[in-house]
Amino acid sequence: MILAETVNKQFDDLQAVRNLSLTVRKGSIYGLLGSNGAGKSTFLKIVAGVYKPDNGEVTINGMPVYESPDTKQTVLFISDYPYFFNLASLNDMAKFYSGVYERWNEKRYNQLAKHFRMNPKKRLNRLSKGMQRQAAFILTLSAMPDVMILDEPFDGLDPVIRQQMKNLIMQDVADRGLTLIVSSHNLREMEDFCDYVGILHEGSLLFERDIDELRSDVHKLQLAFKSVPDKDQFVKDLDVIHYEVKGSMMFLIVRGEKDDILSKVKKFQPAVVDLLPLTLEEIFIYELGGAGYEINNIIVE
Ligand SMILES: Nc1ncnc2c1ncn2[C@@H]1O[C@H](COP(=O)(O)OP(=O)(O)OP(=O)(O)O)[C@@H](O)[C@H]1O
Repeated sequence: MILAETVNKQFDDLQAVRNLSLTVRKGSIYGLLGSNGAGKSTFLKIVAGVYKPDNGEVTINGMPVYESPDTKQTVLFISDYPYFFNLASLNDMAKFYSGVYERWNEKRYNQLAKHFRMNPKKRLNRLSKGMQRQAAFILTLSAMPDVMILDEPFDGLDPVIRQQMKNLIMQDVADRGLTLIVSSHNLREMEDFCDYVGILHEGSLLFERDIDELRSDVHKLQLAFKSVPDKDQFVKDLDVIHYEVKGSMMFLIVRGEKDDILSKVKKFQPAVVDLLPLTLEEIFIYELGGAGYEINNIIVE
């Protein structure tokens, strides 16, 4: 489990991370979303023990991370610019990792290097950006971590490799209880991958939700009426986020339990009732739109 408690980090007069508290449960994937400069990388570096917070604390499985070699044995970080030793090949880096990480799995390393068709003898800094990122994933997954901290990890990977990496990670989450915190500025990218999402804005956590709860809690309704009922009467017992009428059709976004919503709606005898799923993107727009926050840039890219 990752526990961050009122973490702050300032660079000169810029407060990059502001009173940030969050919990990532063991065996879950937490997506940290936010526009450029929101503070994601800074926060992840604090979680990974690269930066010391000015105040507040981060613990992983109850242990501090900063200057704690024991914790770092099982906590691996892939930064937005993966780092390799100068002139090193994948095999050179694997040799280094195998000496540092006690749980290094040589069999897994060989399988992954082969699967992703990496030339393990080629200098890593001569590989493309996407291939360097694949190399970072292969090394990290072969170190058999309990916790992975990933900063925009899928940037530069083609769609096939991207899905394969996600599947490999999700397999470790299911099989070994791997815990992840992942940053992205792309909500769509995180939708099918994360259990929780949090939106970071100017260093603070604006919004944090369990994705399944979010999905089961907000519904889109399309209703057709012979005669559209009075709005006040209709919405009185519903938690309506969005209401729109076009001719005999009514479009609604409603928060609440599905069967309860349907039974209340049916009292008005609609001719047609359609309850449709919402994308995460729609939920965020409706949930945060009213609050006036600029979230478009974390959706559109
Ligand atoms: N080492 C540093 N020294 C000074 N300022 C920094 C440093 N690292 C980050 N910052 C500043 O802190 C703020 C947050 O940066 P950070 O890299 O954490 O954002 P981010 O959400 O990861 O952004 P992006 O999506 O663009 O990667 C930015 O204004 C950035 O300029």
